[in-house]
Amino acid sequence: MFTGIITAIGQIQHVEDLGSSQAHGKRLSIACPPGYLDDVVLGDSIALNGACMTVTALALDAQAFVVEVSAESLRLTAGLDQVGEVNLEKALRAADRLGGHIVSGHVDGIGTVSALNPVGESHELRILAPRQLMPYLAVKGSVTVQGVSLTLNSVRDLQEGCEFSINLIAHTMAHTTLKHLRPGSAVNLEVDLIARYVARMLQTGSALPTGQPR
Ligand SMILES: Cc1cc2nc3c(=O)[nH]c(=O)nc-3n(C[C@H](O)[C@H](O)[C@H](O)CO)c2cc1C
Ligand SMILES: Nc1c(NC[C@H](O)[C@H](O)[C@H](O)CO)[nH]c(=O)[nH]c1=O
Repeated sequence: MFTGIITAIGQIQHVEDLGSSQAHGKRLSIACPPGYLDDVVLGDSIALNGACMTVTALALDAQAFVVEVSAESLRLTAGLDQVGEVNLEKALRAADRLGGHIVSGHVDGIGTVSALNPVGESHELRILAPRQLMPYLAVKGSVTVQGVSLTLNSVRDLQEGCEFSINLIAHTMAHTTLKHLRPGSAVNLEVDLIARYVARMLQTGSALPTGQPR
């Protein structure tokens, strides 16, 4: 589990095919700031732009780690097949502060940036999400964009999807890769876990566990 508070920016330095066909995934090597990997061991979970990955190797100088991204994960995510900066978050410890919201590290869909404009000392980020995520996006609810926990300020249901806006403060711009977004950029989205369960209960018409008297 994660919380969507990005603690470092890494750099995907090498992308290597795991096999010769599209059915195979990729091996990525990610360079990290000094000290970031000091408490990381093989098998740990680290989210890359919101997608949870398993550490399969650590560099001898403890400045880089390796993950293997399956073809399925590549199909369901954006940007994990190319070199460049990535938002990093290590999995939560039980005693950690839950500064953002509860995040699983499973990317639910890929959105497209429609605008990123300065507004006062902040920026307004607008994203078009796929239609299937519409029920889970609500004003003042939570969403992760590239692994960053954010609050929705507006939501518009459109024919082509669900467009939502976010107010990005200067701190978030400075400490995440969101500053690199442009209209047309593809972004990993994870919807709120609570919204997912509420939608499921409404869909099945049941809010009570099986066997409980109504
Ligand atoms: C704890 C955990 C570890 C994961 N490790 C990997 C991994 O090493 N490689 C991978 O391709 N997908 C992995 N996934 C799945 C990946 O995050 C998922 O396919 C994308 O987020 C798309 O939903 C993992 C997911 C979780 C929850
Ligand atoms: N909820 C919003 C945040 N939250 C803080 C970021 O998640 C955090 O700054 C980032 O993960 C780096 O550690 N930031 C915003 O700009 N807008 C929000 O609505």
